[in-house]
Amino acid sequence: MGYEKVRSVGRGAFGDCILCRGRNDASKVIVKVINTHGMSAKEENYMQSEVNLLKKVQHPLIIGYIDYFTSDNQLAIVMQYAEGGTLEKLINERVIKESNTKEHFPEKTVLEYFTQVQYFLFPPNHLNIQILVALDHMHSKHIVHRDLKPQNILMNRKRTILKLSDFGISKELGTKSAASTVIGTPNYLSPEVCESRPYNQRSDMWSLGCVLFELLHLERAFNGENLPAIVMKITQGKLKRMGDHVSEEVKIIVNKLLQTIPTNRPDIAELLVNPTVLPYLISIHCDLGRLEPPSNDKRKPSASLGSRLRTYPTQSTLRALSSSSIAPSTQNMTPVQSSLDSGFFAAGRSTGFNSRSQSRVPVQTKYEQYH
Ligand SMILES: Nc1ncnc2c1ncn2[C@@H]1O[C@H](COP(=O)(O)OP(=O)(O)OP(=O)(O)O)[C@@H](O)[C@H]1O
Repeated sequence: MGYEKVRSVGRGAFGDCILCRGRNDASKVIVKVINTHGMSAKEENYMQSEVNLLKKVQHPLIIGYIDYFTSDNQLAIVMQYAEGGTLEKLINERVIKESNTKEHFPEKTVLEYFTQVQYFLFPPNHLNIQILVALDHMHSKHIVHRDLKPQNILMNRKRTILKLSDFGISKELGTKSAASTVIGTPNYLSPEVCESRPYNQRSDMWSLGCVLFELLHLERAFNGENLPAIVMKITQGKLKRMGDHVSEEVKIIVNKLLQTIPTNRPDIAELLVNPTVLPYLISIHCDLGRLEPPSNDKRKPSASLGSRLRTYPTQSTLRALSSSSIAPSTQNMTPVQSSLDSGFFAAGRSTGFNSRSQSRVPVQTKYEQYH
């Protein structure tokens, strides 16, 4: 393998994440080493074909897969390095432990992050044909992320851009690998997933609500001493009281996302045209076109991606979105001045594992068949 180990940056349910440097060009990448012991040859091949597919997904808001290698009972996936660490670490840093005080993010920053999370979970179909093909393929195989949590949301060095990791493989790992008996964080699971009921995109909306709550309050929406206590709170929808620093509009969004009955939650189309959220979405459309490709991306940059994004008319986006019956008038809306910028993954350091208590639950309960 053309990489040498720099240091370990974290450990997940499926294996270790190691920061490596290219032997020839010193570019930094993350190598995620997954134990495939217990997988059949067919399952291993399937995993590899999924990684091959994910290599083709190029999106400024999704951690790109670069390559993979196999050796005895191990699959090593090489992916882009997110130098800013995880969103979880960023949240933890705002909690001043000594004085037990919290330095809340400005609501504008929260909404910027939140809109990025929505955007990469449900990218508008017209954005990039290459992604469209890959995502369509993934969705047709019923592979969606479904493990949204601050640990899976990584950041660039300047911590202005969020990137979703673990897209696609988590479901396969969750059901197929020997690691499926290993554990994951239950706090972001929807009531239906906790109760092993059918799972759909509205369950991702729940997790999105948990992330939004946590960004606003710097604490988890549903927490408890142990697993049963957490699950009880989730299934009963016992949400903590929201702080006075949160605006009424944003409180309404959080409450809608965290409805225990899935059909009572907004779907993504509804959320994206919410008058509080829409201006941030417009900014993302404008800003993504200005992003540079990651410097450590070994793949050939898609020549057309940048130009397509740059020239994409925001008005068509608005037209597409406003076809929804609840679309608000966009005439008086201006894009929010955004802090998105380039400087992707250029230097800096990554994080280790999070400092807060990790309540863990068997992974297979997290991954239900997508309906
Ligand atoms: N691309 C990356 N760039 C920088 N750090 C990363 C990257 N991928 C993972 N890490 C670090 O490694 C840690 C472990 O990541 P991993 O994806 O294996 O597990 P997880 O998402 O934290 O948990 P789980 O396995 O339960 O989903 C992360 O919390 C993060 O700190």
